[in-house]
Amino acid sequence: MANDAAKKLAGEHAATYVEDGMMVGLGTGSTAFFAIQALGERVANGLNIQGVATSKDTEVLAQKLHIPLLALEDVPYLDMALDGADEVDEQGQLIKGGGGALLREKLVASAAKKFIVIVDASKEVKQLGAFPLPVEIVPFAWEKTAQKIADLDCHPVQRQRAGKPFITDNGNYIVDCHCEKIEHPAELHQQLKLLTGVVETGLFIDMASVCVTSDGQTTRVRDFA
Ligand SMILES: O=C(CO)[C@H](O)[C@H](O)COP(=O)(O)O
Repeated sequence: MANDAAKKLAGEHAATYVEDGMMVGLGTGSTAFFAIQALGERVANGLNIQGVATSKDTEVLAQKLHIPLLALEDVPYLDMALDGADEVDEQGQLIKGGGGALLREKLVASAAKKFIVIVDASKEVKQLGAFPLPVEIVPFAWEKTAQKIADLDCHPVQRQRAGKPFITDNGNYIVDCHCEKIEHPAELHQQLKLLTGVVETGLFIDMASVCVTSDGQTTRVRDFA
């Protein structure tokens, strides 16, 4: 993959923020993968951390790397969470959920004192919305919920995998909303959240503390806290 070098560099840089004794949220996706792998190497060399996984896939990866895992409900807070994103704008607002893990990712990031976002340079945008916004909805009467989302001019398309509805780790569906341009991300998030049937949106508003971006050669750190 063309962006793998950038994802690796950003992921490895993000992993250096983690200190001994921390409880760390472990993100989902191909960029978070590199951060988790770097953490696994540090754990093998004696780093003492405990992780909270944001998806079943990440749980399997962390177990393979011998990173001790906790359940989110068993910790009062997390020191830090590391995760990728699908888009990051200039204010640090995010679209997430391309991998379908947005609900757990948001729960984990909300519990963290510091949320480190890790992206390759292609994810930096002036305005959110070119990437279809994932919205997690309950399967019951999902078409009704999708219609209400469509009424907000959000153009939802049910996510499919192998010709069947994609099912999240929480047993829900995802609709990907082809907004093209999201002028007011916070307002859109609120409007969507008010719809019965919507579980969570992939808009992560005012959550990122730091964004680590790489183009494969260099790394840029932006502070949003
Ligand atoms: O939100 C996510 C998963 O739900 C991912 O963080 C996001 O889709 C970015 O993934 P990748 O690093 O593979 O491009």
